[in-house]
Amino acid sequence: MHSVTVKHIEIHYQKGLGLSVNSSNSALRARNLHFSFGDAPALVGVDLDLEWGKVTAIAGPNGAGKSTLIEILAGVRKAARGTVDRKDDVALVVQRVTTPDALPLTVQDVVTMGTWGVSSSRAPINRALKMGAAERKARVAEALARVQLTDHASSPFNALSGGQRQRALLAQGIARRARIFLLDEPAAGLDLESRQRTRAMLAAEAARGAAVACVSHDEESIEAADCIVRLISGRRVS
Ligand SMILES: Nc1ncnc2c1ncn2[C@@H]1O[C@H](COP(=O)(O)OP(=O)(O)OP(=O)(O)O)[C@@H](O)[C@H]1O
Repeated sequence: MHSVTVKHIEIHYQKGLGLSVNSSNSALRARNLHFSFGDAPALVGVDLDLEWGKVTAIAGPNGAGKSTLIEILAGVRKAARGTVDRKDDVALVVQRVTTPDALPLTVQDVVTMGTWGVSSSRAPINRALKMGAAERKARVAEALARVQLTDHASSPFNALSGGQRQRALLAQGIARRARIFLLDEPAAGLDLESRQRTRAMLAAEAARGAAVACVSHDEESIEAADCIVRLISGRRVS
């Protein structure tokens, strides 16, 4: 079978079956991604689709290119070659975030930033978020509740544990109504309970229809995902 992609419509030519037209279900579609740090290749020809309503685990040994891939999918790093087609706003949850001591932000402040709108010229969809104070407050309260941080709303962001910070950033995306969540989970520093909580929350966002990709290091999280992307030395092996 040959397939030709025209924007988001895939036209499949099947022997004996004539022509069938399917609209693509991918929330994000990456093709032939290449990236190098100097002469050292970090990604080599990676293809990947993230589906609405599914959690995709991105797995592989240290240095396999997982973080680099997540950054390129989110648009904060540009691939040397290849394309990324995103159908909605992306919420990126990076490893180990802190806020400057000179700018003490509460958890609520960090989540509220999600309602400020997307102004980056690199953002795929520049969706201005115009809303009144009441809606802003309601969205932040709802997002905090969904990640079980309501009781920490007034705490300094930097006083949270690593897992709680991840969840606060997740809440920032929820407040923004992002529908694609990309999470780069650190290899070390998160306890099992924290990982399980975050995993349950990502699964809940997928159940609401979001597309989720998560760098995962433990086999339990990897096996629990709907789809698995495995990288070795920058190449996708499964
Ligand atoms: N800023 C950088 N400068 C030079 N090389 C880098 C840089 N960041 C990553 N690399 C290299 O690129 C490759 C891919 O790194 P990346 O962080 O994407 O891997 P990873 O799979 O996320 O690893 P880990 O599981 O250890 O977080 C590795 O060989 C790494 O050493």
